[in-house]
Amino acid sequence: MAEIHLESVTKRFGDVAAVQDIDLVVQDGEFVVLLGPTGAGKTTTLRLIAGLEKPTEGRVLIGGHDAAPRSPAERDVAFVFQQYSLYPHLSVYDNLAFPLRAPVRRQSREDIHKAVERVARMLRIDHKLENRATRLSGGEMQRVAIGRALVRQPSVYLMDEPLSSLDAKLRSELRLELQHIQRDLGATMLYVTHDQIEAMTMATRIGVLDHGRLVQIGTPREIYESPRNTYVATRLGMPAINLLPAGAFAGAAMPPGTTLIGARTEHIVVDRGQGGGPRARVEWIEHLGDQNHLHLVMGDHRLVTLVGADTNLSVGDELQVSLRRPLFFAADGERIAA
Ligand SMILES: Nc1ncnc2c1ncn2[C@@H]1O[C@H](COP(=O)(O)OP(=O)(O)OP(=O)(O)O)[C@@H](O)[C@H]1O
Repeated sequence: MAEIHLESVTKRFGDVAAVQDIDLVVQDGEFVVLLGPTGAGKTTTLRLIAGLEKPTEGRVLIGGHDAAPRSPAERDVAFVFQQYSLYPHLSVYDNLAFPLRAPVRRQSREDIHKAVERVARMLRIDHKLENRATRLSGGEMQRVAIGRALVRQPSVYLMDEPLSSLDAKLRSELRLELQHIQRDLGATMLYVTHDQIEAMTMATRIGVLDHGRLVQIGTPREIYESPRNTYVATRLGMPAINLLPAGAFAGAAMPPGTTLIGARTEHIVVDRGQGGGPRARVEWIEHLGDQNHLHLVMGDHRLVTLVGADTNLSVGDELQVSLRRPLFFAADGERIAA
């Protein structure tokens, strides 16, 4: 496996800067997830590494070597796309074996067989090896597409929302499997998603993209607990972080320059007390099974927090709201350390 290094990389399409001055190192064996909304530049970043696009400025290095002179095939990367791209006329076995049969690889039939069986077992498609690729469910096809990347041992794996076309149950199963596989193989993985659960659960580090810029990179915990600005803060957390004007908590201690308070569930304490804090009314309780989303109206503001499934609160109840170590942001959206 190899390290990926983006050195001041910019990619422009006409007037659009899809990627802007990105510096990023994905270390050997690391699982980095790029998180960002549609149009943030995630796919373009992967395509630049794969050699499917050329940087307008900057350099891509793979394994310490400038990748520019190398064609996509020579870069030795495995790319899994959002939509499975299988050979429909081939069996699952042949689809999986395909990347190993390139003449340059000179692999024996026996080695190919072993590798295909191993990956098929890993992805639990070993009972479908003789099926035509078209005779599979969407989830099985995507497993084959992932298997085709895993069957060989490239320098790096690039995955572009590989689970987004799957249903929730399969997505959570494959999320776990991909994590185990990545660890077992010691693979260098750059994985793109806009799904915060995938990012939180799988990443060694998360890179947050906004309009082509890498706004922050850090462990899931760093990104969640110490977001650099409100944009990063709103990427992670369910329910989403509440951003309230500082005035809503007049009298509470906050650092100078605070304009917005960021309150996640764990920062919010609600009770039926009659203390001096701001009061809120329960507007709506959203039942999610094991817990409830509590929607509150506090003066002109709304906030959402979590309460247990066994809550005895009802719509219309009046509560006192207080904060416990929330996040603070300045007028430009940057976080201010408490
Ligand atoms: N070949 C292209 N020609 C022109 N503009 C492009 C091209 N490829 C991407 N873009 C633009 O670059 C920006 C980033 O696109 P990119 O596909 O990298 O975003 P993304 O974060 O992967 O989005 P999504 O989550 O929707 O896949 C967008 O504004 C997009 O329209």
